[in-house]
Amino acid sequence: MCLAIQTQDLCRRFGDRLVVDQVSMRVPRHAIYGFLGRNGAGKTTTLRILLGLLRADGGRALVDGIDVATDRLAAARRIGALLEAQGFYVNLSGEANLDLTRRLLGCPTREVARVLALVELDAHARRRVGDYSLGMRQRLGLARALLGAPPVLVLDEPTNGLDPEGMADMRRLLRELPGRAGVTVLLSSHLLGEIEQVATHVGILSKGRLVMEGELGALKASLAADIRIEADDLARAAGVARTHGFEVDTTNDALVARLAPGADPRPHAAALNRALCAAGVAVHALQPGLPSLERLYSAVSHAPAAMEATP
Ligand SMILES: Nc1ncnc2c1ncn2[C@@H]1O[C@H](COP(=O)(O)OP(=O)(O)OP(=O)(O)O)[C@@H](O)[C@H]1O
Repeated sequence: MCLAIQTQDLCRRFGDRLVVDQVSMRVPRHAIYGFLGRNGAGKTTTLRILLGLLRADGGRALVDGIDVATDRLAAARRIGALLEAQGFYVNLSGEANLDLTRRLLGCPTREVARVLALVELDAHARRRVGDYSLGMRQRLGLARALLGAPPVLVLDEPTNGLDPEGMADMRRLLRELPGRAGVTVLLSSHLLGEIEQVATHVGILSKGRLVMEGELGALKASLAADIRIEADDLARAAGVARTHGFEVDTTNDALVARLAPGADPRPHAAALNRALCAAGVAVHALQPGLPSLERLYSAVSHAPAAMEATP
């Protein structure tokens, strides 16, 4: 199967620092792939290599099956990007701004209307970009990335700085893009909650290395749920939980009962609650914790980032 994006042992140095270290990523077609990592983990560098803006020092990067190093222009035609700097002419309309890029790309005139409709800006096409909200500008950036119908989109922090409503709009648009525009989306972000709501797949970079990758649902299913208990006497509560076959950890203010991967925490929480109450423990709170992207992320990215590890 031809992947939308594939890298093999991709490496990039800055001076003697290896900031992308043998990264082999696989982004299936029509995925929304959340690309995660701490500041300095190497995400932007990887994206810039994929976009043909930076040369790799080793390995390969393929976009829609095309090698970025050996066929840069053909690869560039298959990938659209929304990066941090938008660079719109604020005195021109959204439509006029898009038309400038359309001409550079040599696309037909109707492309502008197509992408404006995809990001739901058609009603505001003739307004000055200077009068757009930040959310509308981000959507215009997304429209520009969609010009020429590239099969792959790379978006760097697309919800950065947006208000909750703008974030919700962008999330919805992103979720719908693979179905409506037939694209694959590579989404770089620090916001785990945002990624969790839109991504079908994730890849996590730590110190330049890809430390986890896969389908988000399957990765989360591999994690165990737990139950967090607050009670008047944690030592006694721990004893009761152990007697009932739970493995427990105690923190300063709570007890955490660990469950086997795949176990539904709800019946276990009910059983534990009954046992604690029967033993006379006063339970103040009992909270089942479901596997989350945040827990996946913290399981693999505790190590300090490359930048911080280098003197
Ligand atoms: N042009 C450059 N010259 C030297 N070092 C660079 C250059 N670009 C990036 N770096 C360094 O490479 C490392 C990885 O940077 P990169 O921007 O790829 O990380 P990132 O994961 O995108 O971080 P952030 O989330 O903060 O954008 C950092 O230590 C950064 O300082």
